[in-house]
Amino acid sequence: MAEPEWESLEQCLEKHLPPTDLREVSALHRRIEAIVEVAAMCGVNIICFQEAWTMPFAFCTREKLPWTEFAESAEDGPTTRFCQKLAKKHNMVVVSPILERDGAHGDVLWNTAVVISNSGAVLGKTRKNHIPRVGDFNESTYYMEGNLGHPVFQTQFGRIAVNICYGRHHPLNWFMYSVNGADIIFNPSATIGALSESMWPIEARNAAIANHCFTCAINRVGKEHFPHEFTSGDGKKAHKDFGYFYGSSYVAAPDSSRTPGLSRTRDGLLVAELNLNLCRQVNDVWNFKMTGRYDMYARELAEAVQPDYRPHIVRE
Ligand SMILES: NC(=O)NCCC(=O)O
Repeated sequence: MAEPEWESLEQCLEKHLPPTDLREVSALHRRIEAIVEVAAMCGVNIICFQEAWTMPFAFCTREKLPWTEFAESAEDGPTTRFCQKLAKKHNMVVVSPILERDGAHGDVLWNTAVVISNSGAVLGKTRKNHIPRVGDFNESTYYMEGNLGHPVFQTQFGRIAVNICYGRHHPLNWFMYSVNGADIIFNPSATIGALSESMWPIEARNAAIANHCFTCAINRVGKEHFPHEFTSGDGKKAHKDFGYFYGSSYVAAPDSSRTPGLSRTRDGLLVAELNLNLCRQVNDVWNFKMTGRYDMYARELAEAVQPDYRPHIVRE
């Protein structure tokens, strides 16, 4: 892919973003720059940020403006250019989940993760496959289910994939990345305590076990307040915030071990050393891919999704 023109970040942001968003995005870029600096000191090879990391998780509001103004081109938006610089400077693969505006295809918005090689080139992008319709997560007001399938990116440091947030509740989503050869599946998320905290420690960990791969569950922290009230459609009082994003990011391994979680309340950088040989070693012991009977499920599922399918229930 072509080398980006290295204009300054400020120039680039000014050209692409309205003034209010510019301040916010610019501050987040600076914060991430400092965190990536520390990651580089720790020898990190691949880094992944939280879901929609350049913006408030404003999809609960169902208001289009100003939030849609945070959307950027995955290929050459200011955030991608910023991450390209980081990747090249630190020889680090960067996974950057953003709100994407696809200018080449009707200006449509997507929830996207851009994967940038340690060379600084944009390796590609992947989109959130499952869009929540639960509680305040009204994301289908903004974008629809991803249309790029389950790409796996071959990097110098291993084959990686990105299962964005709500996709972690869907075992087949993890599975397809694994079928395509992922050693590490990142799960950049934005989720809140009341809704999912009890599920959080289980889902990515179980996916690592079931798919003989590493998984990295990444959540945001803190509370975000919005100017206008919104309701959750549950008869309860209108409110101006989502509730607590509980952090607790962790990495899980195919042998069922996991790291401790990051803080529930503070920003953090979790550095983990992954021995990718473990994927094949565990695979050779447990053989889930060999014993999976995928042809049988493929046949049965192909039938089950037909509108005239009659569930196989045996009655007296
Ligand atoms: N960001 C997102 O998809 N959140 C949905 C809630 C959840 O999956 O816990």
